[in-house]
Amino acid sequence: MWKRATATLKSSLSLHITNEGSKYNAFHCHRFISGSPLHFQEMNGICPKHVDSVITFVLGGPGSGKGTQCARIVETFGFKHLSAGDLLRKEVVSATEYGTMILDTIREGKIVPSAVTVKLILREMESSDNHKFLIDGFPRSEENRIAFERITGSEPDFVLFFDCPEEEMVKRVLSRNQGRIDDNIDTIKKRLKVFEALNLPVVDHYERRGKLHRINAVGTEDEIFEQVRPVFAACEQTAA
Ligand SMILES: Nc1ncnc2c1ncn2[C@@H]1O[C@H](COP(=O)(O)OP(=O)(O)OP(=O)(O)O)[C@@H](O)[C@H]1O
Ligand SMILES: O=c1ccn([C@@H]2O[C@H](COP(=O)(O)O)[C@@H](O)[C@H]2O)c(=O)[nH]1
Ligand SMILES: [Mg+2]
Repeated sequence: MWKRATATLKSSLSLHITNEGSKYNAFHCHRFISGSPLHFQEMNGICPKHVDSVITFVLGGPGSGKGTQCARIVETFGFKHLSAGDLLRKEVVSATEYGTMILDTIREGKIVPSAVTVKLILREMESSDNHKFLIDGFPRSEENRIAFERITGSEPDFVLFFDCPEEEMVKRVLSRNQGRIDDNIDTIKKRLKVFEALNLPVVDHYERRGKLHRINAVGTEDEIFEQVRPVFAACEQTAA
């Protein structure tokens, strides 16, 4: 039985939305996602059924292997995998009101406003009966992290960081072949810069909080999973 650290800081919401240098701002976001209203007043906490859920953030640069390892964790430990990038791409494909803004942001390798991404993540969590979540590729910045923690009133139980050299990440992304609009050398360079400037401070934050598990992301998928497995096995035991 898994048990999540109790939610901590419930707070009333006054979200400051920025888009890390993009032309999109709060005005563009304070509207609707997938046809339902996005009222910040409603985003005032994690839904009651998930207060005791396990939340794991999965971080790492583009192509470091987050999605690949998440699939293994799902298979072995029964987590629900929520890839923030996949949720955003779904909005693009569904051509929702945010679709164009998200597409432009992804194409530029920038970061979608926190309010949008957090809302999509929470919606998926709410519609799931699972109580163990892998949130892959989020938070992308300190601003994302603070927004998530403020809105949900909780912190992740632990954080995986796939540590991978740039050359290896570039090689993997360029041979991924999934038709992603951002898998080209120009966008990869931008994503790597954003990763270093905005994502690494999040990694540092969780390291200071004692929540970070650094995984050497070089090696075969099996070798990497053998580093990941004990992290989840230990948590499963602790909670038993
Ligand atoms: N250990 C590995 N060795 C070699 N290739 C790998 C390894 N792990 C994953 N890959 C391949 O690298 C590519 C990127 O992997 P994956 O999609 O899991 O990365 P990611 O971290 O989710 O990337 P992004 O942040 O861009 O979504 C995929 O084609 C995947 O098959
Ligand atoms: O929290 C997030 C996650 C992703 N993005 C944007 O999507 C792309 C692709 O994300 P992947 O995790 O690599 O699938 C990313 O470069 C960002 O532009 C985001 O804005 N916020
Ligand atoms: Mg991925």
